[in-house]
Amino acid sequence: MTETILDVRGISKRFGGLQALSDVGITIQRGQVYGLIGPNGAGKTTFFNVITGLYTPDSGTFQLGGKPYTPSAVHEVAKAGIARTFQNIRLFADMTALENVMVGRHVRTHSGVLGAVLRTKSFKAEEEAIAERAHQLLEYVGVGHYADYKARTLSYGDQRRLEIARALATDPQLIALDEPAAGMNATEKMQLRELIDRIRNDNRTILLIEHDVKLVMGLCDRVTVLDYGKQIAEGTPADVQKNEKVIEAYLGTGGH
Ligand SMILES: Nc1ncnc2c1ncn2[C@@H]1O[C@H](COP(=O)(O)OP(=O)(O)OP(=O)(O)O)[C@@H](O)[C@H]1O
Repeated sequence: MTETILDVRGISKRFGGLQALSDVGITIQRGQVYGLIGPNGAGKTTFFNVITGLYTPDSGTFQLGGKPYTPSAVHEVAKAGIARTFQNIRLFADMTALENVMVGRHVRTHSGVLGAVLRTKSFKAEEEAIAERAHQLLEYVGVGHYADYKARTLSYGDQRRLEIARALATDPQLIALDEPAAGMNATEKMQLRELIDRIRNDNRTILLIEHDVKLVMGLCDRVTVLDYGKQIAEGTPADVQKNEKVIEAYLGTGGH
């Protein structure tokens, strides 16, 4: 049985004279890895930023987990159930790997500021539970042995895994990964692919922007292709790869 996690329709976004997105829509089912690809400047990041509350669209409607949803502030989006990573890694560089994941988890905690100040019993119990869950997530993404290392001392590949752990810590309905393979070598990419597969097999749902077309085609259940802000194709990787507009966008126009 299919269950729609994200249903986004009619998104348009203009920056001055530039129509960055024109009437773009996607539907993602639970357990899917959904890919968003397109040449440079096609509007992928803008679309991501609209869904995750960084940009306000000029038009469009959103449903998350069957409920209408308005992506406003980033924190609200995390609460509603979308977690994201960034093209340029955004970790707390001087906090440990464990602390970075614990921060993600705090979106779902209850004790509040007063509990933290008074260090109430329930606050301490909650902190312990958060730390334990954070440890599990570090193991899950494969950086458990770096729990006490500062985030900035980890390799690129490991920092990206750490970002994924932090995103998972919010217990999201949807995880949005913005170019997770950027700057990775072949081995790291292979490990990333295994990790994304594992996350999917654990019944999570993933939206992926990625420049590495091979990775996208190998991983995704469905793919949308943007070009100059327009959705030129949507379907399975096999269908999209054969689409003439897609071939032209990637090869024909030479260099945009
Ligand atoms: N905040 C902004 N203000 C003005 N123009 C913007 C802004 N963000 C994006 N754009 C423009 O919108 C268009 C789409 O950019 P976007 O970054 O979404 O593309 P992209 O597909 O993610 O590209 P890339 O693959 O290079 O990251 C580009 O022409 C870009 O210059």
